[in-house]
Amino acid sequence: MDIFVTSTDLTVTAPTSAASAFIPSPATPYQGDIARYWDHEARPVNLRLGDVDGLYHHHYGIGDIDHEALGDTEDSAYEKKLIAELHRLESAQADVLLNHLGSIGRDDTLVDAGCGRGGSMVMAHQRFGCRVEGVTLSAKQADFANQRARELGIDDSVRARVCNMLSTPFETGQAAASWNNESSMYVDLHDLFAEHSRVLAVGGRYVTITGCWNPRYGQPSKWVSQINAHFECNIHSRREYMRAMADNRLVPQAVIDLTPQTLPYWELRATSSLVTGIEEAFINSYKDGSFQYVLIAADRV
Ligand SMILES: C[S@@+](CC[C@H](N)C(=O)[O-])C[C@H]1O[C@@H](n2cnc3c(N)ncnc32)[C@H](O)[C@@H]1O
Ligand SMILES: CC(C)=CCC/C(C)=C/COP(=O)(O)OP(=O)(O)O
Ligand SMILES: [Mg+2]
Repeated sequence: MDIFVTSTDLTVTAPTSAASAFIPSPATPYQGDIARYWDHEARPVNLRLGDVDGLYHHHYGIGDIDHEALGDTEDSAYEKKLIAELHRLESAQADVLLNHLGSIGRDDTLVDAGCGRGGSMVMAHQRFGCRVEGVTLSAKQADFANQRARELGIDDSVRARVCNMLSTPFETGQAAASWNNESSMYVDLHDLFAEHSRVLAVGGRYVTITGCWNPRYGQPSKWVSQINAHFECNIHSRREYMRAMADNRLVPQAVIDLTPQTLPYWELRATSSLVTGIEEAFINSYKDGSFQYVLIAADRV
């Protein structure tokens, strides 16, 4: 049964999951593909890492490898330690993103655009004690994130919804800060930043950690094209980020090239039993300079 609603530009179908009362139909066929992609995703590299402490991420890691913690490669416990180390680096990435949100109080609301299984949302709530609202196209992910929030007893403050990040139900100026953690390569950046700009309070903070192609290289390299094909995404250039932010009242306060900090994660991951086959493309594109891992923090002015 289809029900047409006027509150968003989406057609709404009868509920098929607990993630929300209604599951909005995707705004475009592409978004339908992405919803299906994440509904069916169950790569061990993500589940096994999340099982370490219950924070489930769909982003990559940064920081130096703790070789002491890893120990001897011949040790029977080595693979378990390697998984814990990769997970530590992924959580360190989310910590760096949260470090750039500015001063957040318990009464504030944060918006996680493209929240995945909710790992960053949980970390944000644990750090700031505030409300965190996430949106994802995937009902499976939203259910997973909400289930984790219930298990942690924080479901009154942390909530994931099935919703298009380009057309959210949040009130204008409602959010003290908002972010995209490796989720901006699925959308048009002008549309994305227009929506963040609407939802953010004036003086609020927007942060993204993303992979972008480097205009200094010229055009997207074959490695970047391989990453796009692997994830069905559309990696933007660094220039596009700057231009789309400037056009939407988002003024960069910090632009940090995290590429050197993410390479150790990839080189370690490439040695693990959990490889997915995309490791070479990340390593080669980071090394040949065609691709960069960046954090951009911007003020909503
Ligand atoms: C690589 S995952 C990142 C998940 C999460 N940010 C994290 O760090 O674990 C990409 C996420 O973007 C979401 N996404 C992609 N396009 C979207 C859209 N138009 N609206 C809402 N979510 C979207 C996907 O559903 C998925 O949850
Ligand atoms: C930096 C770029 C270009 C990211 C693309 C978006 C993406 C798929 C991120 C990681 O998700 P994941 O954690 O599900 O991927 P994997 O299974 O490879 O760990
Ligand atoms: Mg992963």
